[in-house]
Amino acid sequence: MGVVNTALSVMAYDYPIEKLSVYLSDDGGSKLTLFAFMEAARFAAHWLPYCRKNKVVERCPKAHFGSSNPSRFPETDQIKTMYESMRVRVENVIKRGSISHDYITKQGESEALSRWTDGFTPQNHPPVVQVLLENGKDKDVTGHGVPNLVYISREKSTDSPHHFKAGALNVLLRVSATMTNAPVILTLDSDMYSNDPQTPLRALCYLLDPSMDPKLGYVQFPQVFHGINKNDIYGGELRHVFEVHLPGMDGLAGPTHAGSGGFFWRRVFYGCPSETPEMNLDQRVSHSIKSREVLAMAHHVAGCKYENQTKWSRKMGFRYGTLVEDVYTSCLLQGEGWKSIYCNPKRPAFLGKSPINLHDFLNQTMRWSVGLLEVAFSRYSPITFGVRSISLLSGLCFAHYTFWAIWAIPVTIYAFLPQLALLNSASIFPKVCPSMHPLALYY
Ligand SMILES: O=c1ccn([C@@H]2O[C@H](COP(=O)(O)OP(=O)(O)O[C@H]3O[C@H](CO)[C@@H](O)[C@H](O)[C@H]3O)[C@@H](O)[C@H]2O)c(=O)[nH]1
Ligand SMILES: [Mn+2]
Repeated sequence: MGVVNTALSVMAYDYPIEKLSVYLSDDGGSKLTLFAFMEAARFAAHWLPYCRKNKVVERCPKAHFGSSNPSRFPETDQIKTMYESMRVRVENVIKRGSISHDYITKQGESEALSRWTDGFTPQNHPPVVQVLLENGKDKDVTGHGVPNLVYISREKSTDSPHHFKAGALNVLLRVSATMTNAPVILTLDSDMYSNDPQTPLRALCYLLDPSMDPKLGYVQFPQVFHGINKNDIYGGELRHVFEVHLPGMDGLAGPTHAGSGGFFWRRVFYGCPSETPEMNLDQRVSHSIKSREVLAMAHHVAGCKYENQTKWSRKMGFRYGTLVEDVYTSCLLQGEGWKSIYCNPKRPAFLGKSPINLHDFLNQTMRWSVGLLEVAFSRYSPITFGVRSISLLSGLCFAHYTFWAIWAIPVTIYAFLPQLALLNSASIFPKVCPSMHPLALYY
């Protein structure tokens, strides 16, 4: 249900509905996720007008109904009942692992779910692109339009590398280009949701400001986490990153992308600022996104062999070769001349989850450490390539991240050595004599 809430929170943005499209990438390739999104599409027809009419601030249904100080409007109980029955249906299906026939109400739905044949596994399956809501055709319960909602499960094959999240993001970039090709893209993780319906307008204030540097490529919002342990013993809030490092980088060429909460000009993924023409803001794809040719093209670009012998990942899209595609890609984008801006409004734009138990924390730390070291020792290491292509200071900022894992060595020594020295009555620091005052101050 988490990702359903993520999608609903951004579908309900205060933004012209005909310009808004939500693309969901399901790397697990599960028909249960598609089913959850069929339910979400039905619920959106009630949820979007409810939010619009009542100017709801919390547009993530779970946060809205679960708030300790919930706002109440005449329809609140009715919408809450609908949300709860959707939740129960989705959770029942997940518990059972199969979708009972009573839950399928539309003809197209069983057809879409029939794509999960016997040989369909998360590691080996054809691409699935399913349009769940189409702007201009589907309407909410008040007759008002709805944003496009598209489910994508890219093709997977055991003999083609999938490149983790970067691979998924590149498929999203291409499928959205064939269907709607909007000039601005927001990346959002499935464990985050929008906490402020005005966020796109905030980002556009920067992206469309004519006084801004034309090389401005993206606006990054911080990740703010909710539901963290009271004392945050694992440091999951990452305050040093979002309150110190990123504002600091903002004074240079701009912050790194944080994987989620970044509004990008689509053109940054097609080359350096001088190579890519300004986006035509009125650019629209004229065909229906459900038309046979558009769907055929969307399936084609979601194929796992599509990128072979193309510039994808080398010159285009998110870059492969590391588990931390966000730091790597943004370092290379800045190397191409793109700039970024940090936007940290008082009301967090996005709220997300961070590990709250040792197992998840170690898992994430391991993944980040390996990913960052992959960048640190790559051909495009910020310490060699970054300092030359961006600037000395920006390169060092990226290097600070990429060598992050190595900090574990001095920190561990510092955690144990003084105590061991005390227990053994050994002295580890030199005795201070008057001539060593500056050194003593340093210690
Ligand atoms: O093979 C993969 C792996 C992950 N994801 C998605 O990537 C997102 C982030 O994954 P998560 O498990 O939440 O990882 P975190 O460690 O919490 O992610 C942080 O670190 C990642 C690597 O730097 C960034 O991409 C994320 O945005 C950032 O929140 C989720 O939406 C996943 O669905 C994929 O689509 N395919
Ligand atoms: Mn996460």
